[in-house]
Amino acid sequence: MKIVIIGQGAIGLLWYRYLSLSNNNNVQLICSKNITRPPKRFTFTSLDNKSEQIDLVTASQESIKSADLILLCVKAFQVVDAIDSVKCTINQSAVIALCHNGMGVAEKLPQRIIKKHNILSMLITHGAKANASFNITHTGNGKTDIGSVYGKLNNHTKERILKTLNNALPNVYWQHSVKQQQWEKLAINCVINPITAINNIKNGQVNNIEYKQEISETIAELVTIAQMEGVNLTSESLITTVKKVASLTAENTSSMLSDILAARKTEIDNINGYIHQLGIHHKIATPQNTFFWQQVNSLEKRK
Ligand SMILES: NC(=O)C1=CN([C@@H]2O[C@H](COP(=O)(O)OP(=O)(O)OC[C@H]3O[C@@H](n4cnc5c(N)ncnc54)[C@H](OP(=O)(O)O)[C@@H]3O)[C@@H](O)[C@H]2O)C=CC1
Ligand SMILES: CC(C)(CO)C(=O)C(=O)O
Repeated sequence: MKIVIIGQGAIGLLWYRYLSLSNNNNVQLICSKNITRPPKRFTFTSLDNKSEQIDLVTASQESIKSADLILLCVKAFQVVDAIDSVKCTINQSAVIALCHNGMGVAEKLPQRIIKKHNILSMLITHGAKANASFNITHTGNGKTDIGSVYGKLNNHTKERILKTLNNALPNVYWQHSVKQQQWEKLAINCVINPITAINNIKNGQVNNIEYKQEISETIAELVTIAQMEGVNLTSESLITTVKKVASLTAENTSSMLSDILAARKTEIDNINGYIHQLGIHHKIATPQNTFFWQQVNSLEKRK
């Protein structure tokens, strides 16, 4: 399969490494404009702490034209620009997969993309960390849920993509209602990310009693908004899921806290900000999510 990965961050290089292991795949990378001379190799450290050098091939605009799968591994707020930076005409049959946290992105893609291509959402729970530029570590084993958000994929293409991804980095599951999964992942990020970023704590500390009220209010608001969007969730099971993820990733620094500490833009607009915006749209107050959104925004601006 001809695969173009967009984004030289932790997740982009994680997929690059595993997908390029198979001779059946031709994998190429598009880096951000900040990378003027991409290296010929990058360093990859596996879960069992073995480091290796992986050959890296960067994609020309020409090769994008013939890609079967374009995998966008950029932050939520970078997706639209990343697609816009592809100036050539993408092959009509190319499938575009969006691998990011947060929501409200696919609907902002240009119409020329939405109308022509099958768009997939890819929700990944693997952990990957960039130690330096083009040097990443696979830090946590996880899974990937994938499903259609625009277009109707034929079964052959769906099976081909699923098999290719599963052979590379299992376990990958096709989700017929990926929207449900997106909301569940959103709930996890709406709680763990702002609480860790605002309080400068590790994920595990989110389960401390002092955050109990904030967690239940965040989730209750999210469940109400999800319902307005046609997604049925229950607060109790979401709170259980959030607590489980916080325990399983107890020693992790969340991506939002890492971004704040490194003075980078966070994905807050696509996480609690997404709930806040939908609250305005549906005329429903979302005070806890709005508060988190504002707090993290002001932390970003302080840097
Ligand atoms: N890392 C993890 O463990 C997990 C991450 N995720 C999610 O996956 C997504 C990607 O995460 P991650 O890889 O960690 O993020 P990073 O910020 O490490 O990587 C994003 C990369 O994309 C590059 N980029 C930005 N714009 C473009 C563009 N127009 N063309 C090409 N490349 C571009 C960035 O370059 P530059 O820095 O120069 O802008 C950066 O190298 C995020 O939404 C994250 O929340 C989800 C689960 C786990
Ligand atoms: C699940 C969690 C909270 C793990 O750290 C995450 O997705 C993030 O940090 O963005």
